Amino acid sequence: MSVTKVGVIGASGYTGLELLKILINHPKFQLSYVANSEGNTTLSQLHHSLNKVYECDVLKADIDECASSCELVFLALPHKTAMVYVKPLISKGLKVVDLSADYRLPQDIYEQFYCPHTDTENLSHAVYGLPELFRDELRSAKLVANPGCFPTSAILGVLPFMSRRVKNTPIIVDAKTGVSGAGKKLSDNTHFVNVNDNLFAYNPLMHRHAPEIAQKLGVDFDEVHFVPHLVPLTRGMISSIYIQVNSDFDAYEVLEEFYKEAKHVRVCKNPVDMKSVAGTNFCDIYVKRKSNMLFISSAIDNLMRGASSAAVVNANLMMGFDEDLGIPNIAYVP
Ligand SMILES: NC(=O)C1=CN([C@@H]2O[C@H](COP(=O)(O)OP(=O)(O)OC[C@H]3O[C@@H](n4cnc5c(N)ncnc54)[C@H](OP(=O)(O)O)[C@@H]3O)[C@@H](O)[C@H]2O)C=CC1
Ligand SMILES: CC(=O)N[C@@H](CCC(=O)OP(=O)(O)O)C(=O)O
Repeated sequence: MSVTKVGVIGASGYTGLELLKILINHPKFQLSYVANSEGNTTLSQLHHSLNKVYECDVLKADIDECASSCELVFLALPHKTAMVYVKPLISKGLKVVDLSADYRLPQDIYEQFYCPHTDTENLSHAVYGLPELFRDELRSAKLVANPGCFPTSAILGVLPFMSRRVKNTPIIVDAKTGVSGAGKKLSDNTHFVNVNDNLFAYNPLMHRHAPEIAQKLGVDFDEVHFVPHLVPLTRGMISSIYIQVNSDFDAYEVLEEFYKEAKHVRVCKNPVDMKSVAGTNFCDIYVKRKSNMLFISSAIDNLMRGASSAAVVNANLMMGFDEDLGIPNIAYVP
């Protein structure tokens, strides 16, 4: 059986580790290049959890070595760093799935919320990696901009109801995330003592994921009111979404009809929870209507559907494989 050689740059990070775990077991992707910023180590030294599971060298990231070792590469790198790698990798003919925010937004919006963009050429053809919106485009993409975790949970929740929403009314997204969403670097907010037994909002209404949600839903930034909260959990994310709708309809039926073919969205009859999606690519969605107010609850694993398993689904589509191939679907329950 022919295999596709793939690489992971950013293998020492949280999403990098999740990518490795999926790729080690993937039937058609062969892990052929594994790198971080310093290299000079092995996988088992880097991630003790992979000891006696899979071993390989971890190299200092290098464009030429990466290009000669694989056909497709996953970049699990910080914003701004990712585009420094994308530019030469694409010019050497590699396919790239970028987990950062560098290719998710038009240049003007990106520069308003992040930093100056240094690779506008590739920005123009990058495809936003949400199959529920762009499945056909993803099949022929050379560069995929993997969505942010909060936008994934919010967009999948709201999308089925966009045609029934009262125009120009607020889309309120009240979201909770586990701490792994912040990556492995230390910060005051993610310090154990600040997170443990605690709960707080951060960047209310001005978080960089608000424009991503607005742009992909095709609404104005001012219509999206997004407030993320940090909760004392390692992984998981729930978005509680409130929108006003105008016509009389059965919200559950709308959701079921919209996602009847979706492999990685589950429509739920009871309010969703984080644990039931932990370690999987599922997005679980619940909806409840009271008069013209709709409450939508959408749960994902931030490291999986919000990052790494979504990235492998996108790579499957780019390579013409079944999008479900090698994707974990049994949650870490209990
Ligand atoms: N965590 C999450 O839930 C989600 C994260 N993302 C995005 O995915 C990307 C990765 O996130 P995450 O895994 O959490 O981040 P981490 O901070 O956990 O890991 C970052 C990785 O990038 C590597 N790295 C940093 N700079 C360089 C460089 N110049 N050259 C090579 N490697 C470098 C680090 O290597 P080293 O160890 O050597 O420093 C490390 O492996 C980010 O853009 C993030 O925003 C997207 C959705 C969800
Ligand atoms: C807890 C926490 O800090 N979460 C991150 C979001 C997760 C993420 O990394 O998303 P991007 O891919 O867009 O960077 C944040 O709020 O910025």
